[in-house]
Amino acid sequence: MKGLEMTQFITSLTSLYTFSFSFQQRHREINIKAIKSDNVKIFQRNYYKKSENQLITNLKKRKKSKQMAEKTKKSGGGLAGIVAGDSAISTVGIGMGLNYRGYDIVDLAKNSTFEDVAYLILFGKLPTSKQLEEFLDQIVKARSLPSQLKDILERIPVDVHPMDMMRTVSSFLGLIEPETKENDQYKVAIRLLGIFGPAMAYWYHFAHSGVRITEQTGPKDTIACNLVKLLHLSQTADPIIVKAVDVSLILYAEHDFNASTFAARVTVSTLADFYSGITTAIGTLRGPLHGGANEAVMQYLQNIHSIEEANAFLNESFKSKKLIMGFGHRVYKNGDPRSDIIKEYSKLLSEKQPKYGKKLLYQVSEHIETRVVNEKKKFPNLDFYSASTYHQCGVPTELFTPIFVMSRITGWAAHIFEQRANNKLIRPTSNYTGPQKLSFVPLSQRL
Ligand SMILES: CC(=O)SCCNC(=O)CCNC(=O)[C@H](O)C(C)(C)COP(=O)(O)OP(=O)(O)OC[C@H]1O[C@@H](n2cnc3c(N)ncnc32)[C@H](O)[C@@H]1OP(=O)(O)O
Ligand SMILES: O=C([O-])CC(=O)C(=O)O
Repeated sequence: MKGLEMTQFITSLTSLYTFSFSFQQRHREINIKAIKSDNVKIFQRNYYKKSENQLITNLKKRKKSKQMAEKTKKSGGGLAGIVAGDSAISTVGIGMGLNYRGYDIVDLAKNSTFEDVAYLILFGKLPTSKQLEEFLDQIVKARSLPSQLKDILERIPVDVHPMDMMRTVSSFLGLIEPETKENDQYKVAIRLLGIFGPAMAYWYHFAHSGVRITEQTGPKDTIACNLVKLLHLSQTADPIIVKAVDVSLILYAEHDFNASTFAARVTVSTLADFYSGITTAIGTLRGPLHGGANEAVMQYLQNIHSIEEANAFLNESFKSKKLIMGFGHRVYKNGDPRSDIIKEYSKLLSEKQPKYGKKLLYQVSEHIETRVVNEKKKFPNLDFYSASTYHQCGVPTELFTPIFVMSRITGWAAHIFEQRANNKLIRPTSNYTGPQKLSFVPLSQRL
């Protein structure tokens, strides 16, 4: 190639390269733009999709709460049938029966003790024998009544309802032994588990006869045994009575989102302290539609002295559509699985307990059960046969519901732990049914 041709060749090569470079550059820019605009599109698409999803979710939520409001309305209110949250503590499950942490209540009542079950409910698994022994030691220590609490108990009059005294015990202990980092929720739970029985017995005996009891009985006495000895002011306790009380404590220990437990969860969901949760729960348990029913059952049973009187009571109740305490249940519409278990003990005591056993009381109870089931299709709940069981254990009627507290402290505590472990403020919404758009009336113009 000649010099000129060479120069032309290099020039055209250069321009080709420049063209190709600028083409590639341009192409890259176009690509970047395309990618950018694609991203924008993707972003926009995702954004709209997200807001669309959000909208759908919100609409679904709104539809669900509307359905729930309608369901609540249809079911007659009271949040009947409404699932209010998750819990791994017990099932009052339709079709699954009642179980605590996966163990059937029938097996627990047959093979366990209340301390065993309390440990299971509080800590999620059955204890080893060493753990159970240590747990009982802690409970025995927790029985000791501080002098300030004794002072308070001595000032509570004899004619108050013992549930108000129990509520005060929880509240007052919260003053003198508050929940702190050191005195944590587990320690407080065990303290209350240990102290409720002795505090109740201390108040009861002092208020009725001025006797100051010693809260400790034996160093290995279970809660049931300690309670029976304290109530009867005796060094010994009938094993049948102790067993009946022990089984009743197992049956009363836990029952998912019942009113008192739910109340405790609501209270601690505001980050309130443990004692506030328990004090709330005791107040909620007190009413006769819930825990107070065991006492209410005994109040009518004690006025019935024959099958004829039982019939007269039932005829009158059916006629006037009166609630028959100890029957019906929010969840169990075909029978409470705990009722058959406690009924066995009521029967056993009526046959075998020489001092407190009453054959007629059991017969009358069974007669009432048969008629209410056959004629009203309402089944006995745990409170119905607990009444005749406690009565035949020599427990004063007004202490029936406080004994429920001694047991349910385990369920309440476990629910407080569970609520706190994954807390969210419990605050539902109401369906507003009041007046709207009223014009304000100044005070001077109001009629
Ligand atoms: C450990 C515990 O807390 S267990 C419960 C202890 N409570 C009692 O024993 C109190 C007596 N029982 C009752 O009041 C109720 O059965 C409750 C509160 C336990 C459950 O209430 P709900 O679920 O609202 O009852 P449910 O919807 O099944 O009632 C349907 C109907 O049966 C009636 N009914 C329910 N229980 C009874 C009863 N024990 N005696 C007479 N009628 C009853 C209701 O009044 C209602 O009648 P209505 O339709 O004419 O208004
Ligand atoms: O679950 C309920 O509503 C009441 C009850 O039986 C319990 O608390 O033991």
